Amino acid sequence: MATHQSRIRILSIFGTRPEAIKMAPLVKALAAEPGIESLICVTGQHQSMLEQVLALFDLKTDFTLNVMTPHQTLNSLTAALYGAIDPVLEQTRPDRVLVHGDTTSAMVASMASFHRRIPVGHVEAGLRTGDIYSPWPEEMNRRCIDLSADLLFAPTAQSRDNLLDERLQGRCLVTGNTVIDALQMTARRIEQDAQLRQALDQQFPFLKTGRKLLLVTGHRRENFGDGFLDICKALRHLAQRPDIQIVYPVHLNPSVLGPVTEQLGDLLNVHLIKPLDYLAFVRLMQHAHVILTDSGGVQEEAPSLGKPVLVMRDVTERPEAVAAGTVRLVGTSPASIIAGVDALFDDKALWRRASQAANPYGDGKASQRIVDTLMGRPVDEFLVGQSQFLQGWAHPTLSAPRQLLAS
Ligand SMILES: CC(=O)N[C@H]1[C@@H](OP(=O)(O)OP(=O)(O)OC[C@H]2O[C@@H](n3ccc(=O)[nH]c3=O)[C@H](O)[C@@H]2O)O[C@H](CO)[C@@H](O)[C@@H]1O
Repeated sequence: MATHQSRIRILSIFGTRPEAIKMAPLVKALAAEPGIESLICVTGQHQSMLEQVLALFDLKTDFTLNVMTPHQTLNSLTAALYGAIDPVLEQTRPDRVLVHGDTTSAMVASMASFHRRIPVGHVEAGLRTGDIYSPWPEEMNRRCIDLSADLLFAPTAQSRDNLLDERLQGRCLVTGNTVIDALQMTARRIEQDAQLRQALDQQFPFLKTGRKLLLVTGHRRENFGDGFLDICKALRHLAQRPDIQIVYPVHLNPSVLGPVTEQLGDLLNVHLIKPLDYLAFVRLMQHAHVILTDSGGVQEEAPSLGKPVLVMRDVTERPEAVAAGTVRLVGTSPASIIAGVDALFDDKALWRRASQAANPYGDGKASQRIVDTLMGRPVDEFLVGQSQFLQGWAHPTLSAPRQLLAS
């Protein structure tokens, strides 16, 4: 492999909040490695949410591309990304490009690198639902990236098996998911700093003691339209429970923000708030009794915090936590969401079982495994038995000062 001043030049390209969270610990590990020159290019696919993550992990970008325009189609975004990423490849001539997951930014970065014969490493390789329209367009993006990459960093044995079944050319390694590295770094920071904990809790003055928190996130394209109306119907019904309080950080996409505000804006114990920065969101997950979500990352994080998760999708590319019993798929039908939440709120034994499984997604060492692979060092792959259950970081009761809690 060509080197620059005998160091390997690695260009990491990403564009959205979840990619930034999952790439942050890896980029930090790359920067700490003397044999690597690490460069960062952000595409700006979710610029405002991305900046919070970059600041939190103290990351400086080398290139910021502003590719987003109002009412952009996926095709015009794709074209803009090719046009913006190629000059960065020309200028930096990296020895390797790293991309993460399944966004359009990651797909274009991998194909643009492939066209220039620059090797690509795919972090979080091998996730599959088996349906190219769900999630859309992410499932197709994942497949394109895995085809073009020569290093496939699979988070779990299941994702490695998906890759092996497809007989891809790239070399495959089970690393665990870097999101667990990010979560552990963040949870440790919260745990070690009482002042920070207090400041974070002050962001939730509306939380009441004596009511259990149902934390909701939902933003997937497949759920736009009727899906969101059904989700809102279920939440309206659940809000009638006297023991519940619902907090929903609402994604800024108008297809989500519009219906959710219209359907739920008038309910006293449903708190619609802006998307939170990662520190605050981790703190809110710690307070949650149950998490209801259509997010990928939240499904992976919650088991480490001992939180049962109900997933508002019919399929998931993350079957490991379903098998472990922490995650249950409930789709978007109101009846099924309501039944899932009611069961976890009413049945203590069920809640205990769902909150105590070991996290199958990682042990906090994924980034180091990836760096060691890039440096040609031997690596012990991730086994589920190595995962660490962060029971000590779960906070079942609220610790916000009483005067801050709404009566
Ligand atoms: C179903 C699916 O295709 N998901 C993809 C999507 O992520 P995913 O569905 O996880 O995207 P989300 O926007 O839900 O982001 C989740 C992340 O954001 C954090 N969070 C959430 C709410 C909030 O207010 N503040 C906050 O910081 C969560 O803790 C989590 O770490 O893009 C990722 C990055 O390529 C891929 O890995 C996932 O496969």
